[in-house]
Amino acid sequence: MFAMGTFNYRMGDNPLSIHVVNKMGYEEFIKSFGNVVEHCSLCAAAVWRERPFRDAENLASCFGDFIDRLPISGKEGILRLHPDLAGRLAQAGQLTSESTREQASAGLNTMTEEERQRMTNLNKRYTQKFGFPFVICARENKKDAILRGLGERLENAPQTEAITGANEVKKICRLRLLDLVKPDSQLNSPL
Ligand SMILES: NC(=O)N[C@H]1NC(=O)NC1=O
Repeated sequence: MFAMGTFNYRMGDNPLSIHVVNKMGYEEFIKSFGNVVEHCSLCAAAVWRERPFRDAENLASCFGDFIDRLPISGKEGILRLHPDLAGRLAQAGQLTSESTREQASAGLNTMTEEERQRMTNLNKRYTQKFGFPFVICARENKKDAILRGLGERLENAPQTEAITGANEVKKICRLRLLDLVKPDSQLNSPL
């Protein structure tokens, strides 16, 4: 269900028009959008049924609505598919290309040893408390805001945190989609 197969990442080099997206069969759709929610191709497999999409923002809303409709256990499951920020996978160079770029944009690849240690300790406490990793949209935050957010969100109740984390997944997903689909391409225009 959470297959981690090969996806056709296009990463903005050659963004798709919405017309091309709307003509995709589900296999191609999953290949193109299977990682807009990290390691969760199930989301793309479900959202395909909502086509035709009006534009990139409408496509992002469909993913967002799917995540919103999941019960707390499903939201927690999606969070568990995310790598720790500046964690073991990042240090081993084993993140997906999307996560690598996102974590670098927040400056997480240039932390001091002290910052890295703080992040590791807070991540550990967070995962021990909630049973899923801390997730935040790294492209919308810098490392200081992330460290602060981690400390603050550690105080939240588990249900609040599953919802907060899922909302961050929606932001990450939207930005990944906007890299893949031309933002000005619309169902009712020739672009
Ligand atoms: N844990 C976590 O927030 N991971 C991520 N956030 C993001 O923007 N990209 C990630 O890999």
